[in-house]
Order: sequence, then C-alpha cells, then structure tokens
Amino acid sequence: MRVSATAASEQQEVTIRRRPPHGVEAQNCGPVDFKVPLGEMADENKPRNILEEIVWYKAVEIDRWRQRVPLAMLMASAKASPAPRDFIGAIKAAAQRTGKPGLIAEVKKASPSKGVIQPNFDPVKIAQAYERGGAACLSVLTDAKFFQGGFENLTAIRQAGVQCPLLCKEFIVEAYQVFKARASGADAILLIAAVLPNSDMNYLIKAARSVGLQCLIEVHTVGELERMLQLDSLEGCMLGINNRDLQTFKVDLANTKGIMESPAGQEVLKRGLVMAGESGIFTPEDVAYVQAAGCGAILVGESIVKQGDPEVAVKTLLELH
Ligand SMILES: O=P(O)(O)OC[C@@H](O)[C@@H](O)c1c[nH]c2ccccc12
Repeated sequence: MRVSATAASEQQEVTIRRRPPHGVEAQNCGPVDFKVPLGEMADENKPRNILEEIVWYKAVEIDRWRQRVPLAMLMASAKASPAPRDFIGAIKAAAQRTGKPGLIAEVKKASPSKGVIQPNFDPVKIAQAYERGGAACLSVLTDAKFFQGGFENLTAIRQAGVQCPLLCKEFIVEAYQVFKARASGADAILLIAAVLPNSDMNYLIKAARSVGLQCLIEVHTVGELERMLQLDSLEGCMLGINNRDLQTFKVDLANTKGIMESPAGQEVLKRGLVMAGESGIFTPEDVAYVQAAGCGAILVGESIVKQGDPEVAVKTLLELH
C-alpha cells in the first residue's frame, strides 16, 4: 500500500506560494476599493517569480468569471457538452502507428519568456494544419494575460471540426477552471505539481473525471515526480516533464533524461504511464533524445508555431515525409 504524504511534507515540495502571504493589497468593500497599508511586509507580498505572479492573478480572474457565470451554471454546461475524446488513447495510437512519441502540438501565440512567438496568429488555422501534419493531440493555451490565449480558442477549434483531442493549457488552481475547460470543449487538462499539493491534485483529478476529462500532470524535478507517484488517483492520468523551469525560464532537455533515469522515472515506465517530454524541442534529434529517455509523448509549441507552414513543421519534426 502506498503511504500518503503528510500535509507538511507536501507543502515543502510546493515551491510557489498560492496567495500573497499578507492578503491582496486592494480590498473591495462594497462600492469602494481601498488599499491595505502593508508597511514592512510590502516586499514579502510581491510575487517571487512568474509562476507565483500568474497563479496569484488567477484568483482575481476566477472571481471575475464566477460573477458572470456561477459554478452551478458552468457545471451544467460542462455536463451538456459533446462527449470528450480519449486524449491518452490518441497519443498511444499515434506512437504505435509511427514508432515516434505521440505529438501534442501547442497552439501558442506568446509566452512571458519569449514575448510574441507568432504575430500572425489564427488558432483554428494553426490547429487544422497541425492535425493535417500528423499531430496526435493539440494543446491550447487559455491564459489571456501572460500567453495571449483564451478559452474561446478551444471552443473555436472544436467547433471547426478538428478531431484531435484537446488539452486545456491553463494554470489550474480551482475546480471552476476544470468545468470551464470541459464547457469550452477540452478533452484533457494540465495540472502543475509545482502549484498544487497532493490533496488539491486528488481533488482536481476527481473533478476532471466527473466530467470525463483526462489529466496531464506536469513535473519539473525528481522530488515532484516522487510526490506525484504517491497520488491515489494517478492511474488513468499521464505525466509530463517540463524542460523549462517556470520560475527562471531556463530550458534544458537533459532535465527529461535525468528525471527518467531516477528511480521515480523508472517507476513511471514500470507502471505503464505515458510520459511527455515538454518544452524546448526543436529538431528530430531532440525528439529522438527524449524518446530514448523513455518518453511516449512530446509537447511542442514554439518550434512549430513560429514557422510559416505548421503542417510542414510537424511533418519535418516527426520525419513523416
Ligand atoms: O514552446 P515550447 O518550448 O515548445 O513549450 C511548449 C510547452 O511545453 C510549454 O508551453 C509549457 C509547458 N508547460 C507549461 C505550463 C504552462 C504554460 C506553458 C507550458
């Protein structure tokens, strides 16, 4: 029997703070906003890195969404959406067909580290080109403020008749976002280990399953992977190793190799879980490198989205000509 991590040890592994330690500065009091004078505590109340900044802003964003669409209404539309597709199944099928890792091709306009990657951004056209090129699945960035994405892109891609299963690429901290993903046409969601303690992971995985969504669980370190392997609800999920450190933006493909060679990485393979190598994949050699490390999937954005013809870009990356 696997032993659950204690709350204390879990918290040590979660490297970001989910909220400003002294509360949000601007408090809303009926019709007026007032600022809480923080004095000496002001510095501590600043985000220490981009991941904290993004996650803190999510709370503000979710509150706004909730005022427009209450949770009960959103859940009803999530449940009424057309049936979700088998995201992990599509990756396995593509890998078997091609002998390459299944490609999750990312519809990405911009990022905090690179700025605008594709100024000529038409999400539906890009998605269709990825599909024609041979992508197994698509990842659609939904964060508006930091990635210039949107939930409406998920909906537009689904409604345009794209068949590939869709991952909602969002910084999920609350079940509200899970239902919003499903209501917008997603088949899978991303959950980031650096952001979520195991109790939240288990809860969000359950929320996802209640509406038929699969989960991609992202780690960046061996410690995070070890913690994820303790999740009761891991079976039926897939994992991903982000080669980009979301706190410093440094990208290093060797991160995938190092983690896969660790005992935790070996356990992933023993348990038959699909692992994706994520970020910084540019060439067929990069694909071969993460495949040799044990990845059955790859998640690629920049290198294929910035090219004039994303269909050709996918074929070239996977050597499908
Ligand atoms: O554009 P790249 O380097 O190919 O990376 C794609 C994807 O891995 C990256 O966008 C990503 C991985 N994990 C994330 C979490 C949130 C936002 C974005 C990401």
